[in-house]
Amino acid sequence: MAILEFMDHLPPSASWAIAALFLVLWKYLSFPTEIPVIETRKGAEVSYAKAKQRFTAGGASLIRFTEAKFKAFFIITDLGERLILSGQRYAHELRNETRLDSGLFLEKDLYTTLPGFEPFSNGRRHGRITHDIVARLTRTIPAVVQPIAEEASLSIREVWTDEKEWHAINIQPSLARIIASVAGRIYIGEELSRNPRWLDAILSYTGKDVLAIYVLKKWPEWTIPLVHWLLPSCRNLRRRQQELRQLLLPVIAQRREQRARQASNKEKPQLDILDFIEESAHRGEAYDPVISTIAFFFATIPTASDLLTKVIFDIVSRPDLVAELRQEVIGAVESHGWSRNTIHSLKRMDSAIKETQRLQPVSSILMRRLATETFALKDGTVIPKGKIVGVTIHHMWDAELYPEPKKYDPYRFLRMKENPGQEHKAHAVATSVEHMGFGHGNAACPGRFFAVAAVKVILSHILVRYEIKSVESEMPRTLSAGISCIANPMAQLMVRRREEEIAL
Ligand code: HEM
Repeated sequence: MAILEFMDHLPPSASWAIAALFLVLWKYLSFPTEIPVIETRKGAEVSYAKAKQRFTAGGASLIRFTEAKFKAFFIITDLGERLILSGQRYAHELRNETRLDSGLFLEKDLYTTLPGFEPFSNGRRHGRITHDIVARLTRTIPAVVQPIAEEASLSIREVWTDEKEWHAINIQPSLARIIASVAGRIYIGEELSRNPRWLDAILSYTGKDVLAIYVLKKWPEWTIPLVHWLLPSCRNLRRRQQELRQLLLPVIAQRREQRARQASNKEKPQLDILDFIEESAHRGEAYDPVISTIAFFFATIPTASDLLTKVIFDIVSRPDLVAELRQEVIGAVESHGWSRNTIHSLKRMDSAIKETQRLQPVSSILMRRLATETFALKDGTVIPKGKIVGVTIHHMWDAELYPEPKKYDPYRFLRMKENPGQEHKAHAVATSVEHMGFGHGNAACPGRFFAVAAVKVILSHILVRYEIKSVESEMPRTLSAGISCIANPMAQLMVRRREEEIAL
């Protein structure tokens, strides 16, 4: 206030000079000079509104182009400011950096402290608890392959039908529905996971309702604590969460009674996510079982349906590949039924999944974290406290790492498994600097083991039970927005039921 009064008494030219000095100082203080700042505003644009729109349309190429010049740079993306670091140079160094926090990144980026938005934290608001729970989920995989297969079989039949004539389906939403059922069976039990009201609500919440985040992004940060109460998309999100709460709470209450009974009868039931959340939380941290449960669906449905859609689009126009993958499934199921060994035996499929993820990861910036303190990297690059850091994945398309990098080569990773020293990196669930499809380091996706197992079982059913082909007037298979690249929910494929060689 005093400064403004003081400036009132200065001649206009002096006021302008002081204002300009403040601007320069602000820029200097908020971005350390070592790291270049890429200006995305054009001409006389004062705000970043138009620059953000341009970033949504062409941000991924801009980042790639800029990375060729600078290994670290600040840029305003459609989702806000980011400190972009070149993956090839920094991913290894940053992988276990404790001064970079993925939970705080989600809190800032996905508004996970606002009511309605909490589950977008991937469960990270409970810190390591999430990792403990997902680790327990991973340990149950051998026991749940059979239930995954049963649920996949049921839900695929429901969604893709037994129709023997060719018919068009919207592939991504149909797979999201199948994954919601499969994950639901394993996470919360079949009673609720087959309830159509639950399915509709969880698919909306993790699908179209999420767009509330992008609506909020258009508002200046300081207005968000108020506008989120008023915007229809945010109100809808809160309502949907309430609906999910009403459906989940009775199941949680029933579950508590059931487990108490089973404990007194010394029974050992197959535990699920509801049990794991309950047990982890009893170790001390305050928690909301509904938000934690929904968080697991949010982490699973959009991501796994996106990956599976991209895989199917990649294989559909290659009949030989489809036939080979189908044969692999038949051989594996004949030998092992539905078991952990079946999942391990699907080596060609494993390679094809990894190749799709190499070419079409969910985002071209991963390892997104918020710096909790200012610190310097080995080469002296200073990461300032409070900034959001993201690491590029463009080296996954680099000829030095992958010959003919743009080519979809489904058996690339199968061959890599034969190279001594490389085999551990070649599995779909492996993370490395060279393949960051599931992120890399201490905050890499802990759910990848379950996700890959579920994707393999669902794809196996699809291959053996259906023929698939492209539609005539094809839509773009993916949609790009800024740094994200997702399967187009409007894109279609033709499917028809075939006579399966083996009962699944
Ligand atoms: C195909 C399916 C999936 C894909 C493609 C995927 C992808 C990812 C990626 C790329 C990250 C790291 C983000 C970054 O580095 O910026 C991540 C983090 C995470 N994922 Fe997944 N995910 C999948 C399935 C799952 C499932 C099934 C679960 C849980 C059951 C899960 C739980 C998580 C959690 C909790 C994190 C945050 C880890 C942390 O911040 O410490 N994900 N996921």
